[in-house]
Amino acid sequence: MFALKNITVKVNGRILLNQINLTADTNQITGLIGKSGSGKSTLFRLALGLLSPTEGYEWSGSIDWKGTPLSKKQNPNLQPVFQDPHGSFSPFGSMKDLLLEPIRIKNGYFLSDEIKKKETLKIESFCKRFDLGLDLLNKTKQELSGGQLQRFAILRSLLTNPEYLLLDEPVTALDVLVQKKIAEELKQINQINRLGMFFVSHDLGFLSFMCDEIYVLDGGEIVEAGKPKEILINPKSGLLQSLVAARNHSFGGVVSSSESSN
Ligand SMILES: Nc1ncnc2c1ncn2[C@@H]1O[C@H](COP(=O)(O)OP(=O)(O)OP(=O)(O)O)[C@@H](O)[C@H]1O
Repeated sequence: MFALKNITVKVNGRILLNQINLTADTNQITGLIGKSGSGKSTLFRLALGLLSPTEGYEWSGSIDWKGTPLSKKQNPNLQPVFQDPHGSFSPFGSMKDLLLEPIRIKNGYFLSDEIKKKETLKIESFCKRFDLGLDLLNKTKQELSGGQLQRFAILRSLLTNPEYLLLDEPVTALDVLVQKKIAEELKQINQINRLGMFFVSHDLGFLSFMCDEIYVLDGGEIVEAGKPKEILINPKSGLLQSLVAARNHSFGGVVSSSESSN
């Protein structure tokens, strides 16, 4: 289990997150939905150990990973994909070099021809799955669109064989058709490799397509949680009721496997 227990976050005395309790199965897909300013990114950064006291943040509670409390500074088991793909890549070097960088670091800054060949094949196979032309691998980040970069950010997170993925609004920058393709590929990766994922998003359609379980965050508090099918049919919180009423998204009309099977 990936669990947040009694998490309260304050910045300069103001409460941003209040008594958050959340439990995610490490093999499943869990979502956190909330409107802008509800505290989603704060919770995402907290889970990654990125809320620094030097920036005025103080927090209490604990984050457990498979029964063990995680350090407040670094959570190496959790592989992040950030909302801003431009900030995720260096402006120097080709995409292929940038994608190989974490593998290079993992191998003590040396890549044998054999490893390089193996990793390149892996990169190329993910490129095909994510609708990224192989010619893009030779381009720099400045030559790519936001949507292409976002897909490369997701691809890079998968290359390091992570134990768990944390993704903040991963498909927001993508057009509707690409969104659907990436969502389906990630779902397949979850089902085949049992790779657990935690999605933060404001898109109810995307989360109900992807997730086994959804938590609803409103004003820094969890106001509701459950399987998509259950909470969408009978939303209890005012926020989810209004989100369901306003449901207007790229997955409209599509019944997801989680919605249909949970
Ligand atoms: N360092 C800070 N100082 C003051 N307020 C902060 C700080 N960090 C976050 N906040 C406030 O906390 C609240 C939650 O912010 P957060 O970025 O987590 O929301 P969000 O749900 O991710 O929003 P969005 O969907 O727009 O990205 C906001 O009101 C924000 O202004």
